[in-house]
Amino acid sequence: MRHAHEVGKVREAEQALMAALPEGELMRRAARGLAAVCAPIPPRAYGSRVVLLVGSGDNGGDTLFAGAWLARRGAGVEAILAGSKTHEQGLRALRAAGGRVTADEAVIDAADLVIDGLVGIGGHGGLREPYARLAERTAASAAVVVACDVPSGVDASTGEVEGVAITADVTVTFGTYKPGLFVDPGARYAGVVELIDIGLGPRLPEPDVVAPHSEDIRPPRPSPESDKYRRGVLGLIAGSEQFTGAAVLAAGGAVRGGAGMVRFASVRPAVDLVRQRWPETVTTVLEAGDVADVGSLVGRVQAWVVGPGIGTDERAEALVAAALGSDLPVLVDADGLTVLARRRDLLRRTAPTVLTPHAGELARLIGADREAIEARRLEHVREAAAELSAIVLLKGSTTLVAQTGRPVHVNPTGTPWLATAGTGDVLSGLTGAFLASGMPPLDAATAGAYLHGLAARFAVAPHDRPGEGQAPISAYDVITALPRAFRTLSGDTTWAGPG
Ligand SMILES: NC(=O)C1=CN([C@@H]2O[C@H](COP(=O)(O)OP(=O)(O)OC[C@H]3O[C@@H](n4cnc5c(N)ncnc54)[C@H](OP(=O)(O)O)[C@@H]3O)[C@@H](O)[C@H]2O)[C@@H](O)CC1
Ligand SMILES: Nc1ncnc2c1ncn2[C@@H]1O[C@H](COP(=O)(O)OP(=O)(O)O)[C@@H](O)[C@H]1O
Ligand SMILES: [K+]
Repeated sequence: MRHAHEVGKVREAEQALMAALPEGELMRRAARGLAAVCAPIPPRAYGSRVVLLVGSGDNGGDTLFAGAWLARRGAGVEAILAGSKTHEQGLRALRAAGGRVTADEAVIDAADLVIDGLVGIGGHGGLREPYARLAERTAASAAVVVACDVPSGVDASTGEVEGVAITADVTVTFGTYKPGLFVDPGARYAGVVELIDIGLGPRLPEPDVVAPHSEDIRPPRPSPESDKYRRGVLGLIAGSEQFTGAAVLAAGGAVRGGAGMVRFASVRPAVDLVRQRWPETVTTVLEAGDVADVGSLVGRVQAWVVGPGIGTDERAEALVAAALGSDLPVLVDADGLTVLARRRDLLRRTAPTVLTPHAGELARLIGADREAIEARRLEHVREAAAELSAIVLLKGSTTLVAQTGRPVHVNPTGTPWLATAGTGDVLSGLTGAFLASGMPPLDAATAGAYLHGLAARFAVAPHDRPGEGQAPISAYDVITALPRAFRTLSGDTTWAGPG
C-alpha cells in the first residue's frame, strides 16, 4: 500500500524528526531528492534553462536549494521570487552556485524545466496573485513542470482545487504521500508522483488514505478443498420489466468474479435474458406476491447484491428491504440506492452493508450537493460512511472506499472510458462475488474497484504496447477483460496444478 498523510500529521512527524537532526538537514534531504529527480529531465545538463517559481515559505526554500544543485552542474537557473519574502539561505545558495534572480516572467515561456516551489503543504485556498498568473503562464509553456511536494494550488490534505493550480508532469513529494496527490481533482494536477524518503517514516502515525499496489489485491482463490458452496453463493436481485440489461451485466460481473454460484431473482423478462447469456446462474422468477419472501425463494446464499435496474417503486423498495432484512453482507447499488435515500431506516442492521453510489446517488443519499461531492470527494465519502453506517464506495474519477475507523482506500486503476452506461452494474456483481466468498467488505470493495478498473484499461488498449491507441468500450467489454485482469495479480501468472 502507498500511505498518505494529511498535513497536520506530516507537520507533527516533521517536528519530531527535526528536533533529532542538525538544523537544515531535513530541507537538504528534500532538496537533494528534488534535484536528483530534476537533473535528467532537460535535454542537456549543460546550459539547460531551468526556471524556479519561488514562494515565501519552505517550499520555496527546497526549490532554491535544488536549483543551486542544478546550477552547480551547469544548468542556467533563474528564480522568480513571487512571495512577500524569500528563504534566505536558499537564495544565498542559489546565488553562490551561479543562479540568477529575475523579474521577467517571460523566462517561463522558453524554459526547458520549471520547478514549482510556490506553495507546498502550507497552501490554503485558491492561489493568489501573482501565483495564479505564474501557474497559468507555466501551463502555456512547453517546459517540463516538476512540482515540489505538491502542485501549488492543490490542497495537500483533500485534493481540492479552488481556481488555478500548477499542472505538473512530475510531483516530487517528501516523507509520505499526501492524500491530495491521489484524489481528484488534485490527482489530475500531480502527474507522476515520486516519493523522497527523508527519514519521516518511523515517526508517522496511521495513514489517512492508502492506495493499494497489485500485491495488496487478493481476491479469493479456490483451494483443493473448495466446492461451489464454499467458494460463496451470491444472491443477485436485479432488473425489472423495464430494465433488463443491468441484470445481465451484474450477473456477468459476479460470474467472472469467481462466485461459486450466482442465484438470480427477478421478473420473467430479466430472468430469461440472464439465463440466455449466463446459463450457469440459478434463477428464480419472482411473481407479484413473492417479493417479501425473496430470501427463502432464492435459497441459501452468503451475500446479496440488490439494486441494478430494479426501478424505484414500492416493489423495488420491498426487494431492498428483504435483502437488508437478512443477517448477511448486502451490497446496494443503483436504483437500490435511490430507494434507500427515502428509506434510510433500512440501514439499521448489524451485518455489513456496502453502498456503491456515484456522486449523484450519494448526493441524494446524504442530502448534499453533487458538485460539492465531486470537489471534496474524501470529505464526503468519509461523512457518508459514518452517517450511513456502511462501507461506501464512491465511484467516478478516482474511486474511493471508506469504512469508519479505517484509512480511505483510493483506487489506482480505472480510466475515464469507464464513464459509460452499465459499467457500474458489472462492478456491483464483481464486488458481490467477493463479499459472498467471505472477504471483509472493505477488501471486497477495494478489490472490486481495482480489478474493474484494470479490466477496463485492458479493454481500452488490449495490447498493452507503448503508444497504443485507445478505443471506446462497452460495459460488456469490461466483463470480457476481467479474466486477464485477475491473471495479472501476483501469483496468478504460473499454473502449478496437476501434472
Ligand atoms: N513537512 C516536511 O516534512 C518537510 C517540509 N518541507 C517543505 O516545506 C514545505 C512547507 O513549508 P511552509 O510550512 O513554509 O509552507 P509553504 O507550503 O511553503 O507555504 C507557505 C506560504 O505560502 C503562502 N500561501 C499559502 N497559501 C497561498 C495561496 N493560496 N496563495 C498564495 N500564497 C499562499 C503563505 O502565505 P500566507 O497565507 O501565510 O500569507 C506562506 O507564506 C513543504 O511543502 C515542503 O516543501 C521540506 O523542506 C522538509 C520536509
Ligand atoms: N471520469 C471518470 N474517470 C474514471 N472512471 C469513471 C469516470 N466516470 C465514471 N467512472 C466509472 O465508471 C463506472 C460508472 O458506474 P455508474 O455511474 O454506476 O454507471 P451505470 O449505473 O450506468 O452502470 C464506475 O465504475 C465509475 O467509477
Ligand atoms: K509546490
